[in-house]
Amino acid sequence: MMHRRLIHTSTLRSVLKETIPERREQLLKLKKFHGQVKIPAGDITIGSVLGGMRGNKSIFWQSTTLDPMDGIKFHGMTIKQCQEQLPGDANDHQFYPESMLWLLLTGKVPTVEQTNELISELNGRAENGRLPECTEKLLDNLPNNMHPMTQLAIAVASLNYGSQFAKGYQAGTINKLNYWESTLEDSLTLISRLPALVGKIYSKITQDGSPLGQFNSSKDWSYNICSLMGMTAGGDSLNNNNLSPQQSQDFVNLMRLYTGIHADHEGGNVSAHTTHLVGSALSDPFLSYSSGLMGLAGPLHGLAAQEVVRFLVEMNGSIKNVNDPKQISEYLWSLLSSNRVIPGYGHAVLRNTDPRFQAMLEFAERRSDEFKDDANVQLMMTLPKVAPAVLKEHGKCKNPYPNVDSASGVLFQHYGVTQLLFITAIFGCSRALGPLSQLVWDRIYGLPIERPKSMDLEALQKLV
Ligand SMILES: CC(=O)SCCNC(=O)CCNC(=O)[C@H](O)C(C)(C)COP(=O)(O)OP(=O)(O)OC[C@H]1O[C@@H](n2cnc3c(N)ncnc32)[C@H](O)[C@@H]1OP(=O)(O)O
Ligand SMILES: O=C([O-])CC(=O)C(=O)O
Repeated sequence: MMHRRLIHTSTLRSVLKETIPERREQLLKLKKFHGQVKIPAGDITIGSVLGGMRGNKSIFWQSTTLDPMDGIKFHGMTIKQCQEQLPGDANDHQFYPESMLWLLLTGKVPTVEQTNELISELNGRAENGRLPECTEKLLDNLPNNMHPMTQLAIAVASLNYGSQFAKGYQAGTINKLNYWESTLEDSLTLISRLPALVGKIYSKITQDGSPLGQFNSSKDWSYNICSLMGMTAGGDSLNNNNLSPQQSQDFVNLMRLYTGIHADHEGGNVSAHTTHLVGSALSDPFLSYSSGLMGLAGPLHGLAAQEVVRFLVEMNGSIKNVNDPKQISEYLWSLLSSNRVIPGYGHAVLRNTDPRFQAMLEFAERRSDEFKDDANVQLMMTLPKVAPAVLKEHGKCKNPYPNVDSASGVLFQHYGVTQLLFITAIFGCSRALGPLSQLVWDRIYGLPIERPKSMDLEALQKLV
């Protein structure tokens, strides 16, 4: 296995190494010769300083860009193009998140062989789903009912005990030119351990910590997330929800879809920006991403995924007909008039329906028989026909359309993920792929510590 790992590592590295010199030179030239060039529409106003820096173009991020109307592009590729071109489960046109990781890291579409190599590389690092002893013990000692995101962030931070980057930095055996190599090592290790981490956390909240499934090193990352959550049919897990073989395959493909498309959303979102910011102090990838997870755990960001399910379940309990727009509209108005947000709607950048929501919706539409009797899924599908008009009339939010969190939770719940608080932990697996890829590039480029200037009220007052 060790021999195979070395070969796999060099393949990913050789592709990266081919790209690095040209990219480094491009960045250095920009910095040296064009550092004074102003960025159009990047003016900083009092409004933006007081308004969450909305619209300020001030973060360098390579792998994804977000267009307000068209949504996310991964190295220029739309979700549909990724579904067409990235290797994955051919039966369901569903790419593996490992192919997405390759794309994010290298900027290139991997071949099937390269994707399989990365799958093996991650499986080798996962050590059959065994966690380092200190992390295992730490998780055992946390209360089972502590929020899964808190447990995940703590566990990820604890993995820094084995950080190659931190060790190399302490020992003085690495330098600015090769920081990226141990950052890559740590990032791949972190990603490889996520199925075991979330499997363990899920077992704690559902079964007092007793294992729900086993790691299968011949399978992909998403499959292992599902089986370690006890949710595959076919021998690798307890399959406590009695999923049929077809449902099990669909659930694994839902996991691949979800973890593939939530991987990155350019640099300004809270989880990505936090990872990037903390990493800029040369904190290792475990500490950096642990901080990102803590940001993801906020209800205006990733935690909205859990809030949406709660909201749909509550709405279902108080309206009589999930297909009646009038009843839905009245319910939404009651929520808005008590000054609550409609979770899963609105966005800081998007001004249109989130194409990630669309992709999740299409997953459900392709399986209409499976979902036809699920009132929560039906409500999720009806809501986009009602909520935008209500939000427009309400007149506050800039984007009245559904975002990615609108659909995911109820689909997971349908297959038996009934522990709503856990849903954001699955988001936490996915989001590792983008910000950690960027962290590798941050080190390749030798980006400096982030340190913007702050202003107090008096200083702002003087400007007017
Ligand atoms: C993976 C993700 O992070 S996707 C986002 C997940 N979050 C959610 O779904 C939570 C619900 N949505 C929201 O709270 C917001 O739309 C956010 C946080 C996503 C974006 O926030 P902003 O960029 O500040 O939105 P925007 O500029 O449109 O806000 C203007 C006003 O509309 C309100 N608003 C925005 N979205 C909504 C909503 N879904 N329901 C009700 N009111 C809303 C804001 O609270 C704000 O009110 P205020 O002026 O009283 O403070
Ligand atoms: O882009 C944002 O601000 C929030 C979001 O949708 C994400 O991070 O996936």
